[in-house]
Amino acid sequence: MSFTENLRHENDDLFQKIFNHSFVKGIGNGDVPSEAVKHYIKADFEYLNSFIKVYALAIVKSSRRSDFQFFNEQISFILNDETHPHHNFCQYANVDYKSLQHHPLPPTADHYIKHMLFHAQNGTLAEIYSALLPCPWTYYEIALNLIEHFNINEEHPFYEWISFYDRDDLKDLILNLRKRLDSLASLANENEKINIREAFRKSCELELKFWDMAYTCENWSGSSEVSL
Ligand SMILES: Cc1ncc(CO)c(N)n1
Repeated sequence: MSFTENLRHENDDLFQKIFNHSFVKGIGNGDVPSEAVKHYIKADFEYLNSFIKVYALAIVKSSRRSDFQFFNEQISFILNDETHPHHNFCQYANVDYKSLQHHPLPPTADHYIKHMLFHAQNGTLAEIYSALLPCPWTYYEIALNLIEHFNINEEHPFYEWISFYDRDDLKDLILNLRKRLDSLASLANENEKINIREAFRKSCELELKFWDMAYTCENWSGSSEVSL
């Protein structure tokens, strides 16, 4: 089993919990409370902004043009393409996308971006790959899972969202990230391997909690005026 196959295997409990989460199943059923959808987009818009910064920090830790190219493409993907699933959610919740941008992050999303930025700033390139890999990997598998268990056709309210994440270039991205991580992990010492596995597991855990945060409209207990 490759290093990343093993990561997927040892975190299968969290992947299954994600597939069974009420928000995710609600996407399959075409029925999620609008407030939860809005809460999700507010947090995810800012989450993806931080994801861009993680890629930027990965560029700082890289030295090959091919790596610069790779991260640059991923940044463009977030900026230009990953707005589509948000637009689908906005249409469903009947809300203007702009009104959901630049909101302070709820605690779980705040935790998640700080976890990724921590590894991006303090960790090796392998640690960065493993902290960010659950993001595309869980979404790709969510889409596969929904297609397998629900009747998804063009009339489905989340058809655009599901087909966006069920795409070959996302599968290629995951394979590419895995190949890079497998090769770096083969050179890592035991200590670094522990950090890599921990970064991956925490990101899976925070992916699960992110759905929960949106579903329960999680917020800070105190003032909501905390700025970004
Ligand atoms: C929290 C989160 N994880 C993964 C993705 C997929 O890119 C996303 N948009 N948001």
